[in-house]
Amino acid sequence: WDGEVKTLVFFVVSLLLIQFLKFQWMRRGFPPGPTPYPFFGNLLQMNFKIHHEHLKKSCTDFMNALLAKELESHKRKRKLVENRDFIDYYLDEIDKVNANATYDEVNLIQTLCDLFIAGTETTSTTLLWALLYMVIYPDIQEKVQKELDAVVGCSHVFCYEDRKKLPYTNAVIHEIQRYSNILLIALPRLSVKDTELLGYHIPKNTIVLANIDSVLADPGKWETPDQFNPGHFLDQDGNFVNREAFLPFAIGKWHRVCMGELLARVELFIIFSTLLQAFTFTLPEGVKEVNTKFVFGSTMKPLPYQLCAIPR
Ligand code: HEM
Repeated sequence: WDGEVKTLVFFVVSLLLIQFLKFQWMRRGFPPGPTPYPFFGNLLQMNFKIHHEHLKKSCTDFMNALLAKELESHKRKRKLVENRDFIDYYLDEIDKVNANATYDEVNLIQTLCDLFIAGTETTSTTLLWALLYMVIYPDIQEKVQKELDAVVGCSHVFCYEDRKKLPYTNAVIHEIQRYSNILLIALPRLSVKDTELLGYHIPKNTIVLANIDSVLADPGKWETPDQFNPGHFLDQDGNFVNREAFLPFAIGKWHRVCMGELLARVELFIIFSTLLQAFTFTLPEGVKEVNTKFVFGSTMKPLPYQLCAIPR
């Protein structure tokens, strides 16, 4: 009970604080929109041990209530000639009369929850690994910084196109994703008909789990699968090369793949490059060892760690 009450108090205080800050910052250009959503997406990041079903349920209820409010506000402000975002397009689908369609408001709210969780937890976990690897491999960090300084300079504002001019940085980001392997197994899928896969018979209605880990760490596909080696994505001349076995976003080109792959790639590139352009990351004084074991969960996160961000 003690732990739960503390978590709940923290949760409520955080929301109040966010709301307060939002009002304070509104006039100073704080982006419009529902501020607490990124917070929700990152709930799972917060090292809370939310074991108890009813606490989990109260988080879900809270999130659903907030999204329901957003939905009502969308319905009020909706202009039928001009869709503003996903919710408006989804409302259009609900309005279409189609007896077989599964579009309804309950589904819409669940989809929004999925998007916030799938879209925040994954990229933030990858970035946690990214910074951890940079403190463990300072020579790699330095090489990225040298490339950034030489190619774009220290005051450049990054865009995704820049990756083409930054092969080493791009290779390091790919290797971070390969090596951190944050989703060992893809989402469960169900075969819709009897099928054959690599000679195996898969009957209709079988739940299939694709083992991403087996591909990202396959000794037959990677020169040094157990080492953090950006060379996996570079040719002899230092050009970036994509690898067939780089499949952190889904195994194969199935109908169901990661919907946010491009968004994730853009975010990872821009955030990682911007951070390394501005800071050098080191271990705090006196810390000699780093634990790289992962904590098993919805994504495989590193254990909590501390580092110093030194402005360059
Ligand atoms: C480093 C970042 C990310 C990784 C490694 C990742 C990985 C994955 C994987 C492995 C799947 C399962 C694919 C399958 O079963 O075939 C998936 C599904 C999904 N991802 Fe991501 N993802 C990332 C970022 C994002 C972002 C930013 C979004 C944005 C909204 C997102 C939205 C989704 C959604 C909605 C699905 C379910 C798609 C479906 O069921 O059809 N992901 N992701």
